[in-house]
Amino acid sequence: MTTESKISIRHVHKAFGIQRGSKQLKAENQPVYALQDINLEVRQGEFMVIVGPSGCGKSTLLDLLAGLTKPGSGQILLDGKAISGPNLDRGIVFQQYALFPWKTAIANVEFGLEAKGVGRKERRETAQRFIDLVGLGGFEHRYPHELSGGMKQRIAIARSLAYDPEVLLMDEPFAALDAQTRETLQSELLRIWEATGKTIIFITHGIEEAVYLGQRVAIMTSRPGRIKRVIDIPFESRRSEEDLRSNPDFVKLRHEIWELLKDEVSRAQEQEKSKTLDAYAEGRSSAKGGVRHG
Ligand SMILES: Nc1ncnc2c1ncn2[C@@H]1O[C@H](COP(=O)(O)OP(=O)(O)OP(=O)(O)O)[C@@H](O)[C@H]1O
Repeated sequence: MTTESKISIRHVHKAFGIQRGSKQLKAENQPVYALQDINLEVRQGEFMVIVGPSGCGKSTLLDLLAGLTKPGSGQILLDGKAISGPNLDRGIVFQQYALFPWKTAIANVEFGLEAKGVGRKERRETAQRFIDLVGLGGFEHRYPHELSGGMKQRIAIARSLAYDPEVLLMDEPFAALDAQTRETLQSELLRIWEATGKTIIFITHGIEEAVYLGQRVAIMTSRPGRIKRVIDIPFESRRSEEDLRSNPDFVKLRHEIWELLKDEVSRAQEQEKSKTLDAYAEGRSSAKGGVRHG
């Protein structure tokens, strides 16, 4: 099993030192145990979704996979080799589009290719191919401010795919989009995944999004985040004409995941309450702990 794994997460723990901005509460000056003994094997070409309540460590896990931070203990292997830092073998798509506002769509997509040392002509051709793949042919010379949120996220996906990463890491990429755009991009992402065969690790709060996209869904506990259960989503094709979301099996799986998550969400909300003073002090929203049910 392990030899087939594209990514192996083995006994990963991660704690943070003193939490930022926490002056008032003594308890807040303790280390934050974000992840505890995370174990997960992701197969080559698999679409793996990770779902969990706010603050359970999903982004922390993604940062570790990206090589932006290191585990306190444990190992993360890509093709059997320990991840030692960020690398173009992993593409990342964040919730915020992170496009360069002064570059056109195509120049944004070309950016990673430049870093890889690809020549100008090939860069342009490859960028155009990926802009076409994400359905934005004709918009390549627009600037980010001339594009909708959904279009910007398509460009961000094209940019990540253009330098041909082994793995695509996606941290709530559609969370900032309206419901209709989100659904469109979900089915577009499945089409792109089928066309490219990439291994995808996708983080979300949304149970419906998780069931719709994932071949497997890993459910995390509240902090310290652990993998509570990994559920198989056995739909052959998610892009059939039939509305998968109203399929009784879909509804059943959504319910099953909610049953596993609801206690974790309550616990996360309790944890959030104890952080409320800090949240106000920093002017952040306190509406956390939630999982999008629909
Ligand atoms: N650099 C840091 N220093 C201190 N604590 C941190 C740091 N980064 C994250 N944390 C804490 O670690 C825990 C996990 O955070 P993380 O952002 O990974 O959760 P999450 O599941 O992605 O949350 P959300 O769904 O709200 O984005 C939280 O309690 C958070 O406050």
